[in-house]
Amino acid sequence: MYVYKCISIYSPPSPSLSSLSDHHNRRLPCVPLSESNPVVHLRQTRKRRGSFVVSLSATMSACKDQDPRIHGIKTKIRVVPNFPKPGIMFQDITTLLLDPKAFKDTIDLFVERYKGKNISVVAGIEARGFIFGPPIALAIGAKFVPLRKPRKLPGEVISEEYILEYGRDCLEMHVGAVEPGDRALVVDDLIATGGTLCAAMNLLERVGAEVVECACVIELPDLKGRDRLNGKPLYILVEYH
Ligand SMILES: O=P(O)(O)OC[C@H]1O[C@H](OP(=O)(O)OP(=O)(O)O)[C@H](O)[C@@H]1O
Ligand SMILES: Nc1ncnc2[nH]cnc12
Repeated sequence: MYVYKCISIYSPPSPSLSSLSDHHNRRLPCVPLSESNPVVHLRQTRKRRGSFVVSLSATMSACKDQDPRIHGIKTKIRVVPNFPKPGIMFQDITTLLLDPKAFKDTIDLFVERYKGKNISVVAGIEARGFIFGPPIALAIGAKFVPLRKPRKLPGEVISEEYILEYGRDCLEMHVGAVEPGDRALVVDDLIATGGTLCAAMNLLERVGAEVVECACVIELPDLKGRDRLNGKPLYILVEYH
């Protein structure tokens, strides 16, 4: 498994302390920006809603056998502080999509892992799982099934609620799209607390599919989302601490 380690730091106006939160406003550990942490280089690129968009170029503590494509992927993911709410460090994959090589490398890495594994369905989670899931499904010869937010699918659905830090959300899947015995891969852009992937796996297992693995481009390991996957394997390309 290729795991890419990186330290992501947002330096607020005071450069002495750095703060990091996830999308749902959960605070991640602070990392001091100092001489003793020389691997992090911050570059202020432009102002946005009273905060700074910071281009993060962190030296990677990469595994020796890491695939060289991972580095290119990592550098194309933009981190946007304070989006969509103050304190959130948003991992923006739209900048990865602007680079055809990095986008293709991302898809290729997943395809190389799942080709020949007899996966019959790729389940993509709204919204960003719809970007990565379909090309993987086409390349490995599997059907693609969208798992959508409530009231978006026109046919009969089954639903699975899940808990976010502030409130609840829900995923739905068309009845009949996945059948007993299907071997499923769940695809999303990012795992934070793991609630979304957990709900997706529940939907698939309720209709008798076997979830083979979950695959995400990015993991926020400090939020321990893996612990909510009931031991199901998770494959990721890039970690943000
Ligand atoms: O591991 P979790 O804590 O459940 O969070 C991960 C989810 O959060 C993001 O989606 P979001 O909820 O922002 O929905 P969106 O893609 O429709 O904007 C992301 O794309 C994952 O689906
Ligand atoms: N920090 C983050 N960036 C993008 N999507 C997210 N989903 C949950 N946390 C997120």
